[in-house]
Amino acid sequence: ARYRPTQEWHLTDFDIGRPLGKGKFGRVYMVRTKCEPHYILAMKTLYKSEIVQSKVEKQIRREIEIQQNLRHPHVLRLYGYFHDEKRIFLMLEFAGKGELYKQLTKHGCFTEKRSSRYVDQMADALSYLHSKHVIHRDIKPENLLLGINGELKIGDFGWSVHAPGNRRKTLCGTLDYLPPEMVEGKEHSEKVDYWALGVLTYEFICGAPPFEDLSGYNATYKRIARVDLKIPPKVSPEARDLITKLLQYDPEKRIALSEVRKHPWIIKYRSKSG
Ligand SMILES: COc1ccc(C(=O)Nc2ccccc2)cc1NC(=O)CCSCc1cnc2[nH]ccc2c1
Repeated sequence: ARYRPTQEWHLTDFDIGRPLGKGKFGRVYMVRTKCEPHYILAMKTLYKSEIVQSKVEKQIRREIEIQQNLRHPHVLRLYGYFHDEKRIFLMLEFAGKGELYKQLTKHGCFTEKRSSRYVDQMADALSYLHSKHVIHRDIKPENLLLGINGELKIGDFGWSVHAPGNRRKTLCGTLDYLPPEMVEGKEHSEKVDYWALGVLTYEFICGAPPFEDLSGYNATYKRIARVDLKIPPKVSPEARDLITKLLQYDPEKRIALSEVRKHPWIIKYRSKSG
């Protein structure tokens, strides 16, 4: 049976805490329910005026529909939403250890053990999303959060679509994570997330994405289209093997997520507590 919120929420139900960040469409605050039990949430405020202007109201309705049915330990929850005359409020799970990219920036890069555990959790989350015919399409450190026990949570869904999609993604953001078939504007499938997982694995270990070319957009474009992959010697043979199997030009040749989770580099570091 569909989960039906037992009550309609309003802004007056919450104490507003510290700001958590500014998204493309609005602000996010840490909030707490006024009544017992005190739930801590992240409240994202979207301005209707901006949503209408950027013609994303259909997208956000579809997103909310999709996301209210998603439940997975490594996928940030959307508990519900409500609106007033000017704004839409998304009630999101609060990730206690914040944004993963801030940790990556602080440490420069992660150990192979930490990287391996994140990749395992990502593969688990992506398998779940794909089983619901959701392609994320925007896997990158900036969209990942960390729960209170350091567990990874895919945090943002600004661009997820129902498979198969080939709606042109406005290439406003970085190219670094896009696979050849997307930079070439071809039809793409959930295999785009396999490629992005390969880019993410490389970036966790090396501290920068594999096809980054600071001389600009076109240089990165060329390196992706040619799969111009140079893996530094510091990367272990097992990690190198997995990265190479994910960063395959032909989407059909990319290693399946179920195989990723059985790969020696993942098994080697899986926490004893399962
Ligand atoms: C399920 O998640 C989401 C679902 C939908 C949308 C969204 O905006 N959709 C959209 C908007 C407009 C047009 C079309 C679509 C965003 C998110 N998620 C986030 O925005 C993550 C960061 S906010 C949460 C959060 C939690 N925990 C933290 N801990 C520290 C910071 C922090 C920040």
